[in-house]
Amino acid sequence: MSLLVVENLQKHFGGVRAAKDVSFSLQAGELLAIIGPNGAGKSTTFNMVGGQLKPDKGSVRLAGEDITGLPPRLVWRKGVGRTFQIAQTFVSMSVVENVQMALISSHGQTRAVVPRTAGLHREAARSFLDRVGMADVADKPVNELAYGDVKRVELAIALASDPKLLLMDEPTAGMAPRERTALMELTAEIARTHKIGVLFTEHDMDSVFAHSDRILVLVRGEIIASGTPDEVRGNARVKQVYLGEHGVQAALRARKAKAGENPSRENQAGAI
Ligand SMILES: Nc1ncnc2c1ncn2[C@@H]1O[C@H](COP(=O)(O)OP(=O)(O)OP(=O)(O)O)[C@@H](O)[C@H]1O
Repeated sequence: MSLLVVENLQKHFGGVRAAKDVSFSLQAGELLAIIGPNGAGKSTTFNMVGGQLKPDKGSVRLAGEDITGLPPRLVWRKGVGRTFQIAQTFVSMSVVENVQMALISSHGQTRAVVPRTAGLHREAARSFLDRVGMADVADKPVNELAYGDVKRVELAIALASDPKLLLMDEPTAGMAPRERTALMELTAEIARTHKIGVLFTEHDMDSVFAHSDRILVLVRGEIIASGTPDEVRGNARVKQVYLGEHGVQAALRARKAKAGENPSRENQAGAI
């Protein structure tokens, strides 16, 4: 059974058709990227899966359960974690406290125990930090970290609720090329090891083509192509309406670098 099954999602904002008949599925452990030009409907689709928006029509099923139109908190409770374009953390708290707070919330304990959080779930929090390579800085305040490390902490926070599905909204936005690669490799490794499905939107084509298993291309609210990175890169319509020659070259470079043919791609800008 697919982890996530989205069928015929539709959303209008007044006269604007933001999503039309959007259907796709996602397996556990798989990374699925949604790409497309500005205004294509990526965020709208994402938000209908995460519960921030109610679809006009269509359905969203997670592990066989209909979660269509549930509010974000309930969608989260059903096993959908989320990271944001701008990392969401408590910057004045320490790294480990951030993950402890996530664990407290995930255990439904928030109100009862906030005054005595210090030791609560501390070991579990450290093990999530270990997973993202951040155990060494557990006691540092988040506001002393480099941005790439804050994104890792945000990933640990999302993982703390034991999600089946992770929604990542432009995970590499604002990051340097080296950090982007590291974050995406880490995400892919965690997804595959822990059988978590990852749905992400992204403008950086290097990240998309190097790290996704499949790609959906949205244009004006409709899926115009879907497939493996190589299938999408070779799709004439995708090249015409979105990638262009520059994007196709960026995609090719990313695939080659991924295959180890050209490990020196690091400073090539792939955003379109
Ligand atoms: N809350 C809203 N109210 C009115 N129109 C909206 C709203 N949200 C999105 N839209 C419109 O719906 C369309 C799809 O927007 P959406 O944000 O989903 O695109 P996107 O692919 O995520 O774009 P971007 O890459 O710029 O983030 C756009 O025309 C946008 O202006």
